[in-house]
Amino acid sequence: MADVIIKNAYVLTMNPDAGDLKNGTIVIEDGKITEIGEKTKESAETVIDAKGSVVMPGLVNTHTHAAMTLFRGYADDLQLADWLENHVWPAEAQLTAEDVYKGSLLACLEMIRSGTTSFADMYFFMDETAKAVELSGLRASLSHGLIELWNKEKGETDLKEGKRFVRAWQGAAGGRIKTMYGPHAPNTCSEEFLAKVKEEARKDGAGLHIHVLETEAELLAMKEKYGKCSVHMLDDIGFFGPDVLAAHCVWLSDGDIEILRKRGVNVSHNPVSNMKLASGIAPVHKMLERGVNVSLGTDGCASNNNLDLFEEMKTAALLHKVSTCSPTALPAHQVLKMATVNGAKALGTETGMLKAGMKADIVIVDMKKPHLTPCFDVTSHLVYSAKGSDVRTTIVDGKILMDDYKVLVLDEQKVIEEAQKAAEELVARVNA
Ligand SMILES: O=c1[nH]cnc2c1ncn2[C@@H]1O[C@H](CO)[C@@H](O)[C@H]1O
Ligand SMILES: [Zn+2]
Repeated sequence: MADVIIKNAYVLTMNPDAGDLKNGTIVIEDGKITEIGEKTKESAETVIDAKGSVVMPGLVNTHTHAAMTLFRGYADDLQLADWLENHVWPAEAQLTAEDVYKGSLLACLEMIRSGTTSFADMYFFMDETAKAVELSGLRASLSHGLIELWNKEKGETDLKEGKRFVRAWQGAAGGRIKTMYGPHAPNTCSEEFLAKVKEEARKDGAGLHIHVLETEAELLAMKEKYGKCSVHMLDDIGFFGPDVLAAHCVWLSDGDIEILRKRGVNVSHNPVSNMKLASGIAPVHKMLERGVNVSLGTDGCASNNNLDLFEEMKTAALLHKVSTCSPTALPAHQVLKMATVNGAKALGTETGMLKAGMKADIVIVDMKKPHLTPCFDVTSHLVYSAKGSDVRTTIVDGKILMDDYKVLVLDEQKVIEEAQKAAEELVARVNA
């Protein structure tokens, strides 16, 4: 007997060999998809009738800072350097482990509600984020943020904590948690430090998550300091490889794109954050054209201000149409692939596609909505019309986290109230 069967669904597989099923059935057992087709002879304890809904792979958020939900709307409409140095960092200095736990739980709740099944995170007090992931049932690649700021001692302390975290949580929560090293950025960490972090990651078989060329200010500072940009500097110290997740990648030259392609670096495109902080427009169409693996991320809630990947997909599609003056740039299917298949590849998870043998990270989108009627093309609707709040069921590793809009794994009201209280007290401490 299987665990879960989903029937009567429009199944968007994202599997190029299979295509979509107009009236499909998915069988889930032991956390995996065991069958996918028109019908099944199997029976299961839980049968979900998905009539009027679309069943699709869970979305993958490849760059966020989950606990920054506590800073949602805290400091808007500022330059990145001013925002980070004069607002975000002073506030983060007041963060406690408990705050990060509460903020991370809020983020997990928001992700479950909006169809995100896995995410990559870089922050502090990461044990707390890991605990929140463990409890909420999501899948995540977590890293402790290493911000050396040319202070050797700080670098060493950060790296030690990063290593402890990598080793403590690698493969935890039944394999749902992976750990990475999180050197913050090439303009906040020295060349020597970045090389050292790479070496440690290699020893531990862990990946690396880093911000790269988010702003023009970073590009100019790097040219001034090293006579080359961040991508060339990182390449010269042997930092790059398929184990690297590079967030933003806005200020890239054609040569930089070639390096990223050659090294198999995974890029996380964060259009809403880049637009909100006016960081610039990443050359996404060029990267995709040349075969770079580009995925999607929301960034933290202080620069977005939510974790809704449906909104991110629409923004990505629109941004690159207007920036290239070409309405054919980033068509809906390509954007959906960025948020699923490419994201899963970036995090090295066996998800992002509905296919027998893959992990069962699945979301069900309710299509019986005014803004989703009529429906000529499901992919178009998911990118241009749907919202995270149209997700009615979220499944990770075969476990149902939200069933028909009811979150089963968390006490929703409690999570919201505690995060609200933690955020208020935190801001009071910052202003004291
Ligand atoms: O867009 C961004 N650019 C640079 N840093 C950021 C961004 N969003 C959040 N952080 C910062 O990265 C650190 C995580 O280790 C945190 O300090 C967080 O505030
Ligand atoms: Zn970030």
